[in-house]
Amino acid sequence: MALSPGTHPPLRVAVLGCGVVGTEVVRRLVTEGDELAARAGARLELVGVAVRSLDVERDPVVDRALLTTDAESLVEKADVVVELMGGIEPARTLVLRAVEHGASVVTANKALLAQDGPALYDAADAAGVDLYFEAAVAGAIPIVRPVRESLAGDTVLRVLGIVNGTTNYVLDSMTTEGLGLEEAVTEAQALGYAEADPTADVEGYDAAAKAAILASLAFHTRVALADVDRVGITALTADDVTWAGRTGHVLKLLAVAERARTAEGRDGVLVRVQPTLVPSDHPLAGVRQAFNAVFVEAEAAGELMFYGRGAGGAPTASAVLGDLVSVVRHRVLGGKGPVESSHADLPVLDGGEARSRYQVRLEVDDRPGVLARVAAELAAQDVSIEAVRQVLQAGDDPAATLVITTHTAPERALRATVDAVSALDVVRRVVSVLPVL
Ligand SMILES: NC(=O)c1ccc[n+]([C@@H]2O[C@H](COP(=O)([O-])OP(=O)(O)OC[C@H]3O[C@@H](n4cnc5c(N)ncnc54)[C@H](O)[C@@H]3O)[C@@H](O)[C@H]2O)c1
Ligand SMILES: N[C@@H](CCO)C(=O)O
Ligand code: NA
Repeated sequence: MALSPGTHPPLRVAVLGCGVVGTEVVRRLVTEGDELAARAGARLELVGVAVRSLDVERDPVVDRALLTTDAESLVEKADVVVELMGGIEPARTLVLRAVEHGASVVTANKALLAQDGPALYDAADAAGVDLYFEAAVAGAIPIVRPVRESLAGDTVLRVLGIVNGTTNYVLDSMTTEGLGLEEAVTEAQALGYAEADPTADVEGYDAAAKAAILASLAFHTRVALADVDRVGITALTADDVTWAGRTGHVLKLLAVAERARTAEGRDGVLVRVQPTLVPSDHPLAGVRQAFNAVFVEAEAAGELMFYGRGAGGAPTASAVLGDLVSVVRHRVLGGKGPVESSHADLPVLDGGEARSRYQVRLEVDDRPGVLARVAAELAAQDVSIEAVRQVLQAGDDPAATLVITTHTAPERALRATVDAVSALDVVRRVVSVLPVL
C-alpha cells in the first residue's frame, strides 16, 4: 500500500557540489519542500551539501550549517545522493561509495557516464538501487527518459540534434552578427554560457559524451566517449559561415547516432559529432542561441522532436529534481527504475562507413579544363555531383572558389576524393569539407 508523506519516514538527500546546478537544486528542495514531498510520497530531507571550501560566499538559500568538505562521510548517511560536482574523480568514487551504501544516485555528469557508465550501472544493479541522469543530456529537455522508457517498445533508427548550447550560441552569433570564432567565444563566456576553459564545448567533447549516452540508450549497446567520431568547431571560420548562408544552409554542431550497415552487410552503429550544413528550412536551422533540440526517428513512432534549454542552473535543476522524485517514489513504493540495457551489443562502426551529402569548397586556378579535372576525380571514386557553384576571385592571378555539393556518398570515398583533388596542380587549397544534413 502506498504511504502518504505524512506516514513514510523522510528520505535523506545529500547534494555533492554547490555550483551553478547544485545551488538551484538546493533552492528547489528548500522552497518546494511540501510540494515535492506530496509528489514523491516522502519528505526529502537535505542532510548535507558537499563543497570544496566552507569560506566561499554562497546564495543565502544554502544553509551554511549543511555545508561539509567531507563528501565521503556525507554519502554514507544518505538515501539518495545527487552528484553535481562534475569531472571524473572524486565523483566516480563517491557515486560508487554511495551505491555500495545502498543509496540511489541522481547525476548530471555526462563526462563520468560516457567514460564509466557500465561500471556505475553494474554497481547500482548489484546494490538494487537507481542510477538516474536526465540532466546529463540536453539539460532540462526530457530525452533520457523518453529514449530509455517511452521508446523501450520501439526500434530507434536515428537520434540527431544540437546537444551543446555553448557551441550553438557561438555558431549562431557568427551567423547572425557576423562575429569571428574567437569573438563569439568571448561573448559566450561573458554571458556565462562558455566556461573560462571552453575546450570541452568547442572541441565537441561535451556533445560527444551526450551522443555516447544517447546512442547507448537508443541502441541497447555500450557506446563510450572514445567510440564517438568527433570534430569540434575550432577550425570553422567566418567564411565557412558566410558560404553556408550563400548556399542556403546554417552551420550547426550536430550529434548523430544511427544504425548503419557496412558495404559487406555488417550491422552496427555510427556515432558522430561534427559541424554540419543544415538546410535553412530544416527545423534544426531555427534552433537559436543556447537552445538544444533532439530528433529521434523510430521504426513505429516515426519522427519525434524535443526542444528546450540544454543548460543553465534552473533548467538543469528541473531535470535533476524530476529524477529525484522518481527515485524517491521507488523507495517509497518499492521497486526500482530501469537497469542498463546493452543486450544488442552492436559494433560501433568506423566513421568511414557513414553516408552523407557533402559540400567541398576549393580554391582553384581559373583556367580552361580545371572543372573537368576536378569532376574526373569525383567520378573516379564514384562520388556523384549534385551542384557546382563558381565565384571568381578578384586579383591579377586568376583564381576561383569552387563549391561542389555531392549526392549521398560514403565518407571513405569522399576522403579519397578530397585527397586526390588536393593533389591536382590546379587546386590551390581544399578550403573546407562539410557534411550536409
Ligand atoms: N551548468 C549547466 O548548464 C549544466 C547542464 C547540464 C549538466 N551539467 C552538469 O552538472 C554538473 C555540475 O555542473 P555546474 O555547471 O553546476 O558546475 P559548477 O562548476 O558550477 O559546480 C560544480 C561545483 O562542484 C564543486 N566541487 C568540485 N569538486 C568537488 C569536490 N571534490 N568536493 C566538493 N565540491 C566539489 C565545485 O567547487 C563547484 O562549486 C556537471 O557534471 C555538468 O556537466 C551542467
Ligand atoms: N556546457 C554545456 C552545458 C552542460 O551540458 C552546454 O553548453 O550545452
Ligand atoms: Na535532459
